[in-house]
Amino acid sequence: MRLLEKSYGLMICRVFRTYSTVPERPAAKRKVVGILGGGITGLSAAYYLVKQYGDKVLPLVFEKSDRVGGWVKTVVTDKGSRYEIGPRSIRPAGIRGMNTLDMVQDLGLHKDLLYVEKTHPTAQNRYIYLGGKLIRLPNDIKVLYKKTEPFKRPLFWSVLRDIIRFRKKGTDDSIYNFVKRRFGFEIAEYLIDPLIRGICAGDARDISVKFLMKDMFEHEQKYGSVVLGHLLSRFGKQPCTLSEDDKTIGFSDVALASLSGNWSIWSLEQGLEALPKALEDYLVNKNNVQVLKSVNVDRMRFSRDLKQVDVTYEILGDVKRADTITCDHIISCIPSTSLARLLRQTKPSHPDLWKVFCNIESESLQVTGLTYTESEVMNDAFGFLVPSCEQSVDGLLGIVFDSNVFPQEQNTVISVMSKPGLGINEIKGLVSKTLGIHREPHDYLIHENPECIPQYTVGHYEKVQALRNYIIYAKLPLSIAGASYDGVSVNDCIYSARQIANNIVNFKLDFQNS
Ligand SMILES: C=Cc1c2[nH]c(c1C)Cc1[nH]c(c(CCC(=O)O)c1C)Cc1[nH]c(c(C)c1CCC(=O)O)Cc1[nH]c(c(C)c1C=C)C2
Repeated sequence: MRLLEKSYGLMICRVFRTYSTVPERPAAKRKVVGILGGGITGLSAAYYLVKQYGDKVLPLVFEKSDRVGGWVKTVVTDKGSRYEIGPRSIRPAGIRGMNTLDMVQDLGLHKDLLYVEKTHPTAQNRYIYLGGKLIRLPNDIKVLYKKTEPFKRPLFWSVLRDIIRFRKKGTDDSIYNFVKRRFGFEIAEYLIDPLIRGICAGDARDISVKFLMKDMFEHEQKYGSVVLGHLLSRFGKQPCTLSEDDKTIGFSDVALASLSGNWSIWSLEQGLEALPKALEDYLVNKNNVQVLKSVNVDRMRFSRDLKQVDVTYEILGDVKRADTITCDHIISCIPSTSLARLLRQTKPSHPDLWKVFCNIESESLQVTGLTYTESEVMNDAFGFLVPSCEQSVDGLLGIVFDSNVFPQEQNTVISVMSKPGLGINEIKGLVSKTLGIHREPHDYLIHENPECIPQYTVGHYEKVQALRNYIIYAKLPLSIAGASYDGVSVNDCIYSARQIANNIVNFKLDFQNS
C-alpha cells in the first residue's frame, strides 16, 4: 500500500478517535487534496471537488478553529439578539452572484432565503456623514443639472470632464487617483473614498482600480471614457466573454427568481452562517470528504518529484499531538500571510514565493452590534459611510442599520464598523453623535476581526498572476484561492473556489485515469 493511503487511514483513525467516529475508507487509488482553511472558500473548494470528480477525490479540509465558516459568523447572544460579525448580506448580481444562488438551492437553503428588492428604500438611499451631519447622496437624474449636497456643482461637469479627458494608457492606478483624474475631486472624495471604506475598510488612495473597479479601468482603456464605455457596452453588441463553465451557471430556480424578482441583496433566516454550516453538513455526509476542525497545519514538505506534499499538523485540544499526511495537491484557502508563514517552513523553500504572499496585507475591523428595543434610526437607509476627510468621528468607518434591511422583531439592530480597540463607551459616543441615539442599548456585542479584509493595492492583479505563474512554472502541487487573491465578497470567494477546483486537472492530477 502506498504511504499516502497508509498514513491517510492512520491519520483518520487518530483524528476521529477524538471525534469518536471512524469512517470507512476504501483503498482505491484516490487523489488526496488537502484544503487549508475551513472558511467559505475552503468548504466551497471541497464542495466543487466533490461535484466535479465525485469519489475519485478525497478532499481533506484542515481548519484551525473549532467551527467552520471563518469570517462568515452569526452570533446569537443570551438576550436573543442576532449579530453578523462579518458579511451580512449577499448581492445576486453577475455570474458570481448567480453561482452562489445555485449553490444555495443545491444545499436546500432556498426555503430560508430573505431578500430585498432593488426598489426598497434601503437599496436606493445612500448616506455619508460629512461636516458633522448625515447627507443623503443624490440618486436621481436631477443631480446632473442641479447642484445637490455635498457637491458644489451639478454632476454634468464631472461627466463632461470624463468624456473629454484623454486616456492614460495601460498602467494601474489607485481608485482615488483614477476617479479624481476622470471625474474630479468631489466624486473621489465623497463617493469613492467612503465606498472603498465600505467594501474593504481601506483607503481608496491605495486600492487598485484595475482590480476592484475593473470595468471602469477597461472602459477608459477601450473607449477613452468611463461614461461612454458604460453606455456603449450597455447598448452596443458585446462579444460573449463567458467561459464554457460560466455558461452552466444561473439556471437554478432561485437564481432565476432573483433576476425576475429584481433582488438587490439576500440573506438567510438564521443568519449568513447557515451557509457554511450547510456546506459542512453536505460535505460530512459524503464518505470521501473529511472536515478536520481544531487542527493547525504547521509544516509542509514537497516531495522531490513535486508530485506530493507531506502536511504536518497539530491536533489542538487538551493533549496536543502532531501528525503527518501525504496529499497529492494542496489548495490554500487561508489568508496569504498565513500561507507565507507556512511556506517559509516548507522544504524546499521558495523565498521568491512566500515574500510576495507576505505583501498582500489585510486590514483589521471592529464590528459592534447594538440592539435597541424601540425604533431609533431613520428607516429609509442601509446605513451610512464616513469619508476619510471627516475628522469629527475618529475611528468610525460607518454604521449599518441591519434591522431596516432584515427586521428583527420590533428591535432596532445596528452594526458600528470601526477601527479596532474602541470600548463600548466610545462606541455609544459615536452613535449618539452621528445618529442622536442617547438611550442605553438593550444589548451589544463587540467583535474584533484581526486582519480580515485584504487590501488590493495598486498592482494586485499582476501580483496574483505572477504568484500563480510561479506556482505553475515551479510545478508545485499547490493552488491558491480566496479573498486574498480574487475578491472580498462571499460571491468572489465561492467563485474563486469553483475555478480552482474545476481546474485542478491542470496540475497533472489526472482524475480520469485514477
Ligand atoms: C463586515 C464588514 C465588511 C466590510 N466590507 C465587506 C464586509 C463584509 C464586504 C463588502 N462591503 C460592501 C461590498 C460591495 C457590495 C456588496 O457585495 O454588498 C462588499 C463586498 C459594500 C458596503 N459595505 C457597507 C456598506 C454600507 C456598503 C454599501 C455601499 C454602497 O453600495 O453604497 C458597510 C460596511 N462594510 C464595511 C465597513 C467598514 C462598512 C461601513 C459602514 C467593511
